[in-house]
Amino acid sequence: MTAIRLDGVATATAIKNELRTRIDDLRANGVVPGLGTLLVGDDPGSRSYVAGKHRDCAEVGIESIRIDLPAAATSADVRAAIADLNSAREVTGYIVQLPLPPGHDENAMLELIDPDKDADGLHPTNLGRLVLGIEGELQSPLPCTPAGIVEMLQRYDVPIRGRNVVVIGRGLTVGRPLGLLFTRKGLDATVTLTHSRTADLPAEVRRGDIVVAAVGVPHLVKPEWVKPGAAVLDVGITRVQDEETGKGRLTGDVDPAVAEVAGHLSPNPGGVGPMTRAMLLANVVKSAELRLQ
Ligand SMILES: Nc1nc(=O)c2c([nH]1)NC[C@@H]1CN(c3ccc(C(=O)N[C@@H](CCC(=O)O)C(=O)O)cc3)C=[N+]21
Repeated sequence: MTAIRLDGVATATAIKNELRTRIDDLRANGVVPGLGTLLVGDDPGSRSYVAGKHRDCAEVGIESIRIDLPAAATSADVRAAIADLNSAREVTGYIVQLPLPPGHDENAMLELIDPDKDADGLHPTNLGRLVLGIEGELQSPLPCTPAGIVEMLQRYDVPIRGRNVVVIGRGLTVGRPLGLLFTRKGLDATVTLTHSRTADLPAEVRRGDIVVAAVGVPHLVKPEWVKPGAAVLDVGITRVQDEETGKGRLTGDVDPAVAEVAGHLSPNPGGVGPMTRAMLLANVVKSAELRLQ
């Protein structure tokens, strides 16, 4: 058996096409959506993610505003840049690229973001609304990776209600909010949120109808761990040096041999990454639409 590929590139392209119409409508009504990014330091991975976000914006007709601070920027510099993004009229939503260089208090910085401009859904108010809104329609932005994972499963008609979802990793941007999202009314999954202290990870994963691996441990999830037919989403990514060529390579959290056991598999790269970017655009469009109301 070979798993059906959950194609994040194709799905993100479809979403971007849908967004274009909504962006044209916004512009026709005098609202120009604009995404701001704040990047601190010169980590090559972060630089390339941010560059990708600006390319995506250009593709769909969202303006983008970029603030790059040097690695030596102080926390006062970061706070000042956040204040500028909060007040900039042309910025309808923005993100602070994580991780910040060592020495900055990330949570303190996230709290300074205007919740109405929080394109990542990582401000405590918006995370709180995700908790409070467990039973109703959410008007607040969802964190982009969890939203992208659910959107991809839905577009491929993978059943979620009543299914066992095993999430590996409890980080702020993926695992923690994903557990909250999957257990909301309407999605109604049963979630097991695992982490580095989980006693028997293979046994937990084996119960999963849907498995989301978001830890950044190369090829952690083995085919013997996976329930036959399960949907497996590979989210974590690690840059590794290829021993033969010496070149940098991206490696996901899922052993490629899982494709022989799983029913659906999202590759990495080419799976959840592009969906994350598409959902960021969707958050910007949604918040701009709310301004019209
Ligand atoms: N405030 C904040 N919000 C984020 O959403 C956020 C962040 N910080 N920090 C880092 C993580 C990581 N992340 C990715 C987004 C897209 C791809 C992506 O599109 N990846 C391509 C490959 C890209 C490549 O070749 O490097 C793919 O999976 O096919 C990957 C990772 C967003 N993050």
